[in-house]
Amino acid sequence: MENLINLVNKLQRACTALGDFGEGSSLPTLWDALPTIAVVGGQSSGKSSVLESVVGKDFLPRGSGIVTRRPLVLQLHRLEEGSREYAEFAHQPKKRFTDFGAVRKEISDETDRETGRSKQISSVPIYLSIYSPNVVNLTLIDLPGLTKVAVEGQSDSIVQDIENMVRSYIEKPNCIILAVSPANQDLATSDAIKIAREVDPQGERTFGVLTKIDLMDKGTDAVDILEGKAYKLKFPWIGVVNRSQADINKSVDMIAARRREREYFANTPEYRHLASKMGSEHLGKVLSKHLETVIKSRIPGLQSLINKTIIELETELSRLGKPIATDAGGKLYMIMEICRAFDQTFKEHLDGIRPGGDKVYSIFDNQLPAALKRLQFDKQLAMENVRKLITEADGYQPHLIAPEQGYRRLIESTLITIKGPAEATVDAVHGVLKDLVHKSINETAELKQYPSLRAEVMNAASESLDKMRNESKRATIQLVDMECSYLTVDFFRKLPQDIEKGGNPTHSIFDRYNDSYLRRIGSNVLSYIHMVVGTLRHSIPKSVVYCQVREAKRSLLDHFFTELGAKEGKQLAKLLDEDPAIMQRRMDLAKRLELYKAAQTEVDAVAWAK
Ligand SMILES: Nc1nc2c(ncn2[C@@H]2O[C@H](COP(=O)(O)OP(=O)(O)OP(=O)(O)O)[C@@H](O)[C@H]2O)c(=O)[nH]1
Repeated sequence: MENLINLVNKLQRACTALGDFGEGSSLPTLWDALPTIAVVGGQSSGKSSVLESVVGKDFLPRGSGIVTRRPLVLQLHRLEEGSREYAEFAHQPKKRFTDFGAVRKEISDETDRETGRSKQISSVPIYLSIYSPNVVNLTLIDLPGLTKVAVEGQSDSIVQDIENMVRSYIEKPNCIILAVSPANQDLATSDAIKIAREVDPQGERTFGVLTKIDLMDKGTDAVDILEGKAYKLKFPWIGVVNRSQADINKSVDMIAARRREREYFANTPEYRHLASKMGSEHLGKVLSKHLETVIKSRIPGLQSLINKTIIELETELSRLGKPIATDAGGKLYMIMEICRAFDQTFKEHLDGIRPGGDKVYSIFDNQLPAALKRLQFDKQLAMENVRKLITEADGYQPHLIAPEQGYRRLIESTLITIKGPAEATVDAVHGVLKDLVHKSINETAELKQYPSLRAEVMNAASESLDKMRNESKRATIQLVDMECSYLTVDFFRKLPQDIEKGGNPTHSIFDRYNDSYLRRIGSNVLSYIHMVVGTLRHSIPKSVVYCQVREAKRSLLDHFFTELGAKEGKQLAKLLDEDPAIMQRRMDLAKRLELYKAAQTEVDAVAWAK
């Protein structure tokens, strides 16, 4: 059974060490899922005294007015008989306190560090662990006392602030409420009972503790309450007699105080029959037992909460990506990895694993042929144009046999118009590649993390694509120029000659410009052009793929990588300038994940042992 409270103690310690204080943050909290016991009551009702009695040690700051000004999370760890007792604060993890007077001073100093020396309060808890053979395993939270009026030096809101702080602790369903009320005041006015009823109307998690029984007016007693006849709660009330202020001043030690308390209940006739169920030692045992029962019932829920949260944390962490390496080599490697991931995505688009690459083929299959068709060569080779170019080419000396020069000019001037569709094809493919770069950048999750790297990769890829476009234009235009610069001799040799067709070779010079002659020249040129266009329709896509698509797949970021190699650590760090909020979030998540994983191991071990 002890295991169970030990487990919760361990988990709470891990929570404290890893920054899970259960406060409202965007991270999941394990702390809130763990059962705790909070001590509430009016100011000077005896809360700290009850705590000290349960611990059996004198270690809490004392005085009149508001003393407890920050929540004190007190973990009690039982040691073997004969072990030396000591205390440790979470804010001074390496320091062991064996002098409990020094513990008291540190609580007081640590309170002041947070609130200043004013009488203000703070909701930031102080975490204290006490290891002793004289304690039971328990975690208790001492809270500032509820009050009705602000004293000098306090803001008017303090009354409400304290109430809100107390409520924030005790409203959690896992909180067991130790409601401390002084017996020398009317219970009907007890702040502790009032606020406990508010958050736990059925009294399922409220333990009533009656202090200052020894200070009740003569002739009055608390028997009705302690016997459960008045102010009945689900669990029986427990009466305690703590040290009076005079005892404290005289430094009456706790062992003596406990003995006196035992004697008080055993020897006071009204309470003698209740003696075995009264006193701080009994209170400690009851709480410990109750806590065990609660923890036992919560273990299955705790396990599923832990498992679920681990999945959630891991999912978010993987969404945020890996943390940035600290050294230059690690950074360079990381950038290269990210770039490679982008490059891979880009290739997948072109290779059909992802969509978009088919648009390139559509340009070759639809756009280019349509553009070539639109050139309307027959209009360019209309008779008038043929006549104009032939006569211009002949100059002062009309051609004798065949209009060689005229043919050349006609062919050249027609072929030159193919440059337009050729260039448009290059530009259209460039547009598709640019789109795919954009898409791939958006689809590379790692690039989302680093806006500067994303911009640089985008620029580098765009620059490369621009260069490839220029090279592709040069090569494609060259294809057209090549067609212009050398005509296929065979084609013309195979053309039927006038004479073979029964024409009259003795035409006069002027007959050589007649309509049917020119029309034939036009039609010869047109069929030659068609033959060339047929070739270019295939060679332009080949050139474009060679210069742009294939090159983009091979070396889109080559230049960027070369530049990257020359960069220093600082420049690389600039590229990985992740949003600081994300860095922080990743660190927080990792810490919380560590906590939950440790908790999983601990809880599973106890669950198996049960
Ligand atoms: N005689 C007697 N005095 C008690 C008893 N319980 C507490 N006192 C005295 O009441 C005063 C207040 O007790 P604390 O334990 O400091 O009360 P508290 O509720 O912790 O006070 P704050 O933290 O300031 O709200 C101290 O002087 C105690 O000695 C008791 O059972 N009998």
